[in-house]
Amino acid sequence: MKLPVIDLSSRDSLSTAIAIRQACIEYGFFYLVNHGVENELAKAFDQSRSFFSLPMDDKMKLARKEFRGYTPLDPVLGLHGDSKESYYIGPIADTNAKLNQWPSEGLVLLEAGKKLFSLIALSLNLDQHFFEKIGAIDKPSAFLRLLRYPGEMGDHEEICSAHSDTGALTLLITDGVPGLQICRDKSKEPQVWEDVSYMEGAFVVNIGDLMERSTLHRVKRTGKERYSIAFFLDPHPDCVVECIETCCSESSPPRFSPIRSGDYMDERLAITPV
Ligand SMILES: O=C(O)CCC(=O)C(=O)O
Ligand SMILES: [Fe+2]
Repeated sequence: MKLPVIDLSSRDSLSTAIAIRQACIEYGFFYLVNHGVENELAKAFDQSRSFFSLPMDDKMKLARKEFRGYTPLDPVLGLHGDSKESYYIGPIADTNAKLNQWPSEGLVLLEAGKKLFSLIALSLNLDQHFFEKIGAIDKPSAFLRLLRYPGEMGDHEEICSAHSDTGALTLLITDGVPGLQICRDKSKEPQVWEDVSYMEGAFVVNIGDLMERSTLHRVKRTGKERYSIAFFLDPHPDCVVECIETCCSESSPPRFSPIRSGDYMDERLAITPV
């Protein structure tokens, strides 16, 4: 399946915003092209490959603390469930600096993400600086997740189990090995899973649960080694997330009470394995 394509370099912001709105309603996902990170991608995958090929002892020296650092493949889960190792890099302004080496491409990505937020604001009939004004993306909670799926055979169909992303926006890039699938209607029984085709150089972007309309996705086992990099762009923890004015009315009141973004993320992270 091919997702709608959004061109971040388009000068026609309004048409782009309308296209994003449509993509988010129909899929919750879209491809992002001309994002400005094109030249950095090969380097990012090279760095990820060299990190994961380090001896286990070296990787374990950076073992994950407070959602930053290395998580090895779980030998039990690896056979019967999620089969991945990962390296998480936390927010740039983070005090856990040792576990937090931001590669230059991460900073370029942040710019692309901020631009996307302004288009999303436009798509919701808001001022394009809306998300800056509410304090969401000035100092966002940005996480970079390097992932490696080893590809050895196990018996579980999913190497990354079905989930929706917790935060606001995810930009994902893969090495082209297939596996990513989305389920557009999570209430439908049985669930219908569609393969997302690889589009060279494009990010696969999806909106997460903080934007309310999020889409279930997973990675299916193919038996091949696979690398991906996910960039999670979430509001500053102190930002209060509430139903946006243009999204509710007297006849359609907000469905959720306002919540501090940091509290919401903590609640979710406490119950969701990452
Ligand atoms: O590796 C992938 O393609 C998807 C990863 C993912 O969905 C996630 O890390 O949230
Ligand atoms: Fe995800």
